[in-house]
Amino acid sequence: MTINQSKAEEQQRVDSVAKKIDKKIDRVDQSIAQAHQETNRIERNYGENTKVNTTEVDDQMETNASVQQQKQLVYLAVENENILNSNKLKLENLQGSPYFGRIDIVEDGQKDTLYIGTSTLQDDDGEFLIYDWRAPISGIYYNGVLGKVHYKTPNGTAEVDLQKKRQFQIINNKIKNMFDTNETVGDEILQSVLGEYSDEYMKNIVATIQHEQNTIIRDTRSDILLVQGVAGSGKTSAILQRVAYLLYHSRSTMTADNIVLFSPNKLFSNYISEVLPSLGERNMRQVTLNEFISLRLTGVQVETLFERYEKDERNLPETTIKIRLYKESGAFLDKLEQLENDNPNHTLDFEDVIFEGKPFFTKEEISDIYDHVNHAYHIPDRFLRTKNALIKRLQKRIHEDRNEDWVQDEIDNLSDEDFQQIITDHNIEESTNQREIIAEEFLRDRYAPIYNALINNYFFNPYKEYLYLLNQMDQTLVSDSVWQTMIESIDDQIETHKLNLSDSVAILYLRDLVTESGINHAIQHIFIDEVQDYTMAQLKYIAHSFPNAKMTLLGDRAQDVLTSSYRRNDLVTEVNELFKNKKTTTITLNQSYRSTAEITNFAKKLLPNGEDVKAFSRQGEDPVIKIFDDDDYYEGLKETAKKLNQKYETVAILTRNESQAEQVYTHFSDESIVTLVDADFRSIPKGILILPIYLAKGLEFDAVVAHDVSKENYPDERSIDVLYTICTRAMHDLILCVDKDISPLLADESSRLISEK
Ligand SMILES: Nc1ncnc2c1ncn2[C@@H]1O[C@H](COP(=O)(O)OP(=O)(O)OP(=O)(O)O)[C@@H](O)[C@H]1O
Repeated sequence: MTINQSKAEEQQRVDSVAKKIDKKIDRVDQSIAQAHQETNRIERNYGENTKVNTTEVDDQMETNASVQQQKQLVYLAVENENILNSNKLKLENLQGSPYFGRIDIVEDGQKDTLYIGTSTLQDDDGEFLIYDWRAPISGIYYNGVLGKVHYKTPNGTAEVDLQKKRQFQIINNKIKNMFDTNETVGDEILQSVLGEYSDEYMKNIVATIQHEQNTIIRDTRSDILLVQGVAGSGKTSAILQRVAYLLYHSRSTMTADNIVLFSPNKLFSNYISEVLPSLGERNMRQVTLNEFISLRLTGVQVETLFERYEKDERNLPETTIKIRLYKESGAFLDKLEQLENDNPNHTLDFEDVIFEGKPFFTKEEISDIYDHVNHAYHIPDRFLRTKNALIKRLQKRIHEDRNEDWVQDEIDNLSDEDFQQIITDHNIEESTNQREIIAEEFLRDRYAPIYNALINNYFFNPYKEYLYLLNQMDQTLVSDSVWQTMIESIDDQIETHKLNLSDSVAILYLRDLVTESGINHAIQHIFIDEVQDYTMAQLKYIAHSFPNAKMTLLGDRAQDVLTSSYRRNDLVTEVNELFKNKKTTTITLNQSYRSTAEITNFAKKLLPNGEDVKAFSRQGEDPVIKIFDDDDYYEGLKETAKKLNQKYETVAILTRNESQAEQVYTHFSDESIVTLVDADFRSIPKGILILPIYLAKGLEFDAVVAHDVSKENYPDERSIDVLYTICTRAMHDLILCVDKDISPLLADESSRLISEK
């Protein structure tokens, strides 16, 4: 059969499947309308006054049985609607491009042809028209070469003969491209996908997942999956398809709420937000490291990674580097823990519990309770016993105070309504001592802030405890006076409710250890993108906070923008050492997909060990170096960006830091197409963008202009990571502008790529 004949047949099939999808969407629309009516009817029945907020249905606890039952009905009706909506979303995702792959197999002598798309589709007879890309059998599409191949089923490994593997590019239900291939998903379709222009949103890559990416996506055995992947190798893509994969395979035990992604910045969250919905899944939770820390240290302003980077650029004395490196190691947290445990006679640093401006429990009283708990117990046990003793004392006070005159007076002064409210709220029955019970409930409400303070462990001062332990450390890193100055400076910061990043993690770890709090058992998977920005102490703390979570850590040691000024150790070695007691798998991705071969080959030459980076065979223009004089630099930069913007919708001018971005912006301020992007931006506008590189981490742009790659701005090898990361953000075009003297980092390239202005 000629390829044209088979293409015609395939097109017929696409047409027929497309019709079935449309029909199914019509049907699901009808069901949604019916279900919605049903939900409304049930909600109306639920009663005038008790109309529930349906999104909170399962949070609410009510004792009243009939209310409970009604709620259950509402919940089920809403649930039903959600399921129908999610089915509709999946069908809509298939519309226009129902599948992208086909495999012909022989299994147990039986021939079968399977089509693979973003979700399963069955016709009315139950026949599979499309297999979900995550189904076990679909794995061979990504992994297998023709011939005998294996795939995992719930009952073990199955063997099939893979006879054909076909890829499609279907747009608006028309087959644009169709190829038979032997090995992994072939280059032709990938070429065409990667040649497209960038979008505000990242796209899913399920049609073209590559072999090693597939290994990451489908790994279910590792506790720690560490990916060292060069720029543009698909790490972020792998995270998102992996989340979709895990959700599919653990449907009954895990939802998107059990997954947390640590993302590099707010822009990134928006950039990736469409991938999972395009695969019929909900987005997982997302948090930046700084949000995570700040949420846990309320009332304290913690320095952000970006703020610190800006400061580090100005000055970083050798002693600061030494201390910081130590504090950011896993060993430092171990040391804090060990010092705490080895000093059983030390009393933790407690705080007065203040109520209405006066101490209710004094620091001395709390310390006394703590000291009387058997010293042989573990610190967290002693802490818990102290806490329980305080709660008991509070209860005793409530019991004793109920007959106090002031309490009786307050009750006498209650309005009838408030009085009645206490009775209903606490279900107090009529009896002889009703008034005493009311008095106790009244006091319980009144003393609620004290109870909260106890429950939330506010009577423990982790900041002072941390300072105490720092004082106990017999360190040899720096002189005693430097160490003392460091302790004093933390003390000063604490006074003003500020903390630097490395201390904040240590304090959190210490607090959570002593109080046994801050642990989230519900999270099953943690993903950390740009893991090279994380310290081992931070990773240790995150692992400690989510004890049931498997971790997928993805990064690139060459894109260490934020800490390269002081960190020397190798990421892969450090992570493996930190998690040496866990089942760790390390995967290396060397193939870069984002940029044209010319850009990737240019960028890799900046790196000391860049030979490993493999460019993808997509051709484009060579990067260009433009040298300007002082006077015409900004004019030249501006013209360069504007010219690129005629060809591409988005052009990014990337700078080393914020102040440079601001400075560039002042030269553009007359232009409406230009946006200065800061850390609070949540989406990427079109036009010319100016932003510091750390905000562009993980993102990509059609064209990038690197600002001022001069000798002054990029003087030596400590700037390599920044420059490499800037260059690798470009998909199709890269221009480096230089003010006067060219950076030595570009020395090898300069003569060939310098353009006459
Ligand atoms: N298998 C693939 N098929 C199609 N496109 C791909 C594939 N793998 C990666 N890409 C594309 O390559 C680009 C880079 O991918 P991604 O952002 O996931 O890489 P990364 O490793 O996270 O990059 P970086 O570390 O530089 O931020 C994206 O446009 C992505 O869609």
